[in-house]
Amino acid sequence: MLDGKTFFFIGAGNICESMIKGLLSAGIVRPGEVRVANRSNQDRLTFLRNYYGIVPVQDKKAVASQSDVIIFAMKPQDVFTALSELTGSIGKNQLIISVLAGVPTALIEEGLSCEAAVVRAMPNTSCAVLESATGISGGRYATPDKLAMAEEIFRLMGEVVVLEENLLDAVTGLSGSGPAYIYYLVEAMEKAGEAAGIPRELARPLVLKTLLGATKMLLETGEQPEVLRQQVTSPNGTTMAGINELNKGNFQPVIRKAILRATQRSKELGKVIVERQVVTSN
Ligand SMILES: NC(=O)C1=CN([C@@H]2O[C@H](COP(=O)(O)OP(=O)(O)OC[C@H]3O[C@@H](n4cnc5c(N)ncnc54)[C@H](O)[C@@H]3O)[C@@H](O)[C@H]2O)C=CC1
Ligand SMILES: O=C(O)[C@@H]1CCC=N1
Repeated sequence: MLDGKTFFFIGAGNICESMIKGLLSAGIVRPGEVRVANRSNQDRLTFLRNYYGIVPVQDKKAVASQSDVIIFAMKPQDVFTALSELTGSIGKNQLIISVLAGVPTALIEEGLSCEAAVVRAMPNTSCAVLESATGISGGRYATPDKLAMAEEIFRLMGEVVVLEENLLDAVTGLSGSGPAYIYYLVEAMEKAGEAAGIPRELARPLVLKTLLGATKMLLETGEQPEVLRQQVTSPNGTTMAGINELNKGNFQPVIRKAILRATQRSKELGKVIVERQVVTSN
């Protein structure tokens, strides 16, 4: 389905690079089949060309009209400029993937005004190591084959779930932003290890292996996290003492608040963008 397909990234930032790494390491595309445009930072394009062999793009319209998969990877607030730059250059036979937080497919469909097959996706930067958690949802004109193509692209870069678009803000808050929560936890555990006397260079492998081991236990045993947690928690032992401190700090309510707030932020981003579209179209 993807053999020989050409990819055009509009936006050359963090998620773009993560996806380029993933696409290339999964063998989905060859470097010469990956085109990338940026707003103005040409040094960034030069770096991506020199490091990955991708093709930097200046003429977005021309390249968009010739690309099979066009990936919107700019910030949500920059979507209007990108849409205006592409007017008239995209047709129904192309797949448009938008990874923009909060931005509804309907807005992109209206901006392209060609019944474009738009799939909204929320991956994360773990695309780079083919371990992304991605949610996707097809827009009004996304035919089953186009949705299947988007699903295959993200399945080759990790786990993908197809769901209703109204859940993508929650996916953004949960797994789109999710890696950052984990990195934040690792930072805290390493610092705590240091406070307990473990040098940082030794704390790092201990923390990462603990994380990886717990993930593999969840994946390979199929047990509920509560069950696995109880297996670690000896009565009146060290783990219970630690969990009690986490409970004093409202650990689970705070995690819930963080994910629901990030979800709300995604909704806010989308609302602002849609309101701008209404204003500019009147
Ligand atoms: N960073 C992440 O982990 C994830 C980000 N996203 C979404 O991806 C989008 C980009 O996020 P990041 O990569 O983190 O941002 P970033 O700021 O690193 O990259 C955005 C890039 O888009 C470029 N750009 C802006 N307007 C443009 C235009 N009209 N034409 C071409 N390029 C243009 C900017 O110059 C910049 O290089 C956002 O909408 C974000 O919500 C989605 C999933 C994960
Ligand atoms: O922080 C953000 O807005 C983007 C969307 C999901 C991850 N990063």
